[in-house]
Amino acid sequence: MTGPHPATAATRLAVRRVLQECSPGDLVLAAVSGGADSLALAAAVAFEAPALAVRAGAVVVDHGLQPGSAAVAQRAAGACRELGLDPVEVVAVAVDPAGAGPEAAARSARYAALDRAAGRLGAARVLLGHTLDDQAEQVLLGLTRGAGGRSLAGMPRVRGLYVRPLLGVTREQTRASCRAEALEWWDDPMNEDPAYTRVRARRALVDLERDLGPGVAAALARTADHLREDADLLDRLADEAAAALGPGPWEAVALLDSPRPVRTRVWRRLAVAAGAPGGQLATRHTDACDALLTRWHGQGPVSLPGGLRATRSGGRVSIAAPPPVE
Ligand SMILES: Nc1ncnc2c1ncn2[C@@H]1O[C@H](COP(=O)(O)OP(=O)(O)OP(=O)(O)O)[C@@H](O)[C@H]1O
Repeated sequence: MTGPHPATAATRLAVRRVLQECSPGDLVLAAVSGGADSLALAAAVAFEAPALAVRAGAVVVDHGLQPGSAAVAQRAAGACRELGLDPVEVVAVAVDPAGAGPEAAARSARYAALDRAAGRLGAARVLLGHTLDDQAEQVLLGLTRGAGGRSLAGMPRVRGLYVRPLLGVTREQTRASCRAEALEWWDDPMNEDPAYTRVRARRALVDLERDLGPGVAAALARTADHLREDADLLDRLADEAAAALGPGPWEAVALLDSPRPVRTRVWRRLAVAAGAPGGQLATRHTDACDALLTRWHGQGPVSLPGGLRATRSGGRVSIAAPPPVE
């Protein structure tokens, strides 16, 4: 008897490692879009869960962004049911494209829907199908933003309920696994639309692999693993330093006690605690705040997102909204 296709074996092994961390009777949900990655994930979950007495289901989110999206969602759900997953739910969401853009709006609607489904069904884990290639693209985008170590640390394997078992499995492998298991996946046309930064990063990575040699994607994904440990340590030190500072204003010398990689993170924490939206705080903001300590020459306040200002007065710095104009 022959064993499974090597790509299927790799996918199943990656999933087994996650399921082994669950207790018998736990419910694990695969988040399935119908694409090759999440379908291969669903198949591996369906295969591995029974031996570990873990219950396995799936949630398909219908973003309603394209004509026919409901049919795509139903087809993905049908495939999950055929694999033996139970429960399988399709959840329709309303995506508000105003503001952060359609990609970000779809993502936040999706995670909100997955959160609700997990709560309603009492799931212990929600598994996402991000692959090594997704991780490499994330790192490449982080590099092009020049936003520092945390942005190069990529996606974490575990965050709260969410687990990404396939970060060590390539997109080529998930496709090979689907083909070997005769699973028909759906290719999202948005994944080919160069209007999206993510799609352009994917193409750039193909060029890099061709020009610099194979293994670039794997190296970028490895970079994320290394840097995540470093970033986690610095974040922990910054949490401690910010907690020790207490409420502002703060003595400049107290902030200068921390080395710069910790200090810029402390600035971020102080700004967020004062009400700055974290997603809008960029390196240039924290750098400008830090200059109030390291290159102090009487400069004016630093404008921060959320209508805040970081100010130095004498030996002390503070972050607050400017006083209303009379
Ligand atoms: N419509 C959907 N329904 C359920 N799960 C989905 C859906 N779309 C994506 N997912 C989950 O998210 C994973 C990543 O999908 P994709 O790469 O398309 O999203 P992304 O927007 O890049 O990811 P992220 O949400 O982390 O930013 C999929 O493998 C799947 O597990």
